[in-house]
Amino acid sequence: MHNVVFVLGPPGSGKGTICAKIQENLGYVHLSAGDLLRAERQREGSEFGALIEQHIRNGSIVPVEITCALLENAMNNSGDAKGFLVDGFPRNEDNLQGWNKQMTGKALVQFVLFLSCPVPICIQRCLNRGQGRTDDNEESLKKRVETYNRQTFPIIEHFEKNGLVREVKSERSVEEIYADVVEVFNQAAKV
Ligand SMILES: Nc1ncnc2c1ncn2[C@@H]1O[C@H](COP(=O)(O)OP(=O)(O)O)[C@@H](O)[C@H]1O
Ligand SMILES: Nc1ccn([C@@H]2O[C@H](COP(=O)(O)OP(=O)(O)O)[C@@H](O)[C@H]2O)c(=O)n1
Ligand SMILES: [Mg+2]
Repeated sequence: MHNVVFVLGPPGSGKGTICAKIQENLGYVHLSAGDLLRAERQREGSEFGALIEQHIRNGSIVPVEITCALLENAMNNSGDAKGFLVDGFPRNEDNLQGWNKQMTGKALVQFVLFLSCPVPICIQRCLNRGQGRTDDNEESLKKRVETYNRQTFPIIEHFEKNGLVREVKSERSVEEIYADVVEVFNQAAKV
C-alpha cells in the first residue's frame, strides 16, 4: 500500500518548491503530475505528446487514464518510500474518479496539503518562474486560473468535507511556509 499526500493549490502557489523541501527532509518522494506529463510529452514514441501539449497550453486537464498511469508507474518504480507527495493531482472530478477507480486498495491518502495563495501573487510568480514553460504566459495563465477556480477548488472542498484538508497559507517566505508544513506532517505522524 502506498501512502499518499495530495498537494494542491493554485498554479504558482509553491507546490513544487515546498514538495522539494519535504522530499529532502522528510523522506517522502515528490511526484509532480505536471512534471510527469511534461516528460511524457517529450518521450520519443509517446502517442500522447500532442494531446498533452494541447491541454497544457490551454490550461485544461489531461484525461485521467494518462496521468494516473504515469503516477502509478512512478510509485511502483520508486522502491520503498515512506510516502508520496502527489503534487497537482487530483485537479478535477475526472482525476478524482479515475484515481478512486485505479488506486483504491493500492494507495492510502493520508491528507491533502492545500497551499492557499491570492491569485494575483500566483500569476506574478508564474510569470517570473523562468523555466521556459509553454504555459507560463498571460493567456495560458488566465485559463489555468479559471480551471483552478471552476474544477480544482471544488475537489479541495470535497476533501475538506471529509476532514482531510490541511491548509497552509503560502503568501509568505518559503521558510515560514515550510515550518507550518513540518507541523502538519508531525501531527499526521501522531495519529
Ligand atoms: N513562498 C514563495 N515566495 C516567493 N516565491 C516563491 C515561493 N514559493 C515558490 N516561489 C516561486 O514561485 C514560482 C512558482 O513556484 P512553484 O513551486 O513552481 O509553484 P507551483 O508548483 O505551485 O506552480 C517559482 O519561480 C518559485 O521559485
Ligand atoms: N493532474 C494534472 C496536472 C497537470 N496537468 C496539466 O499540466 C499543466 C501544468 O501543471 P503543473 O502542476 O505543472 O502546474 P503548476 O500548478 O505547478 O504551475 C496543467 O495546467 C494541466 O494542463 C493535468 O492535465 N492534470
Ligand atoms: Mg508545479
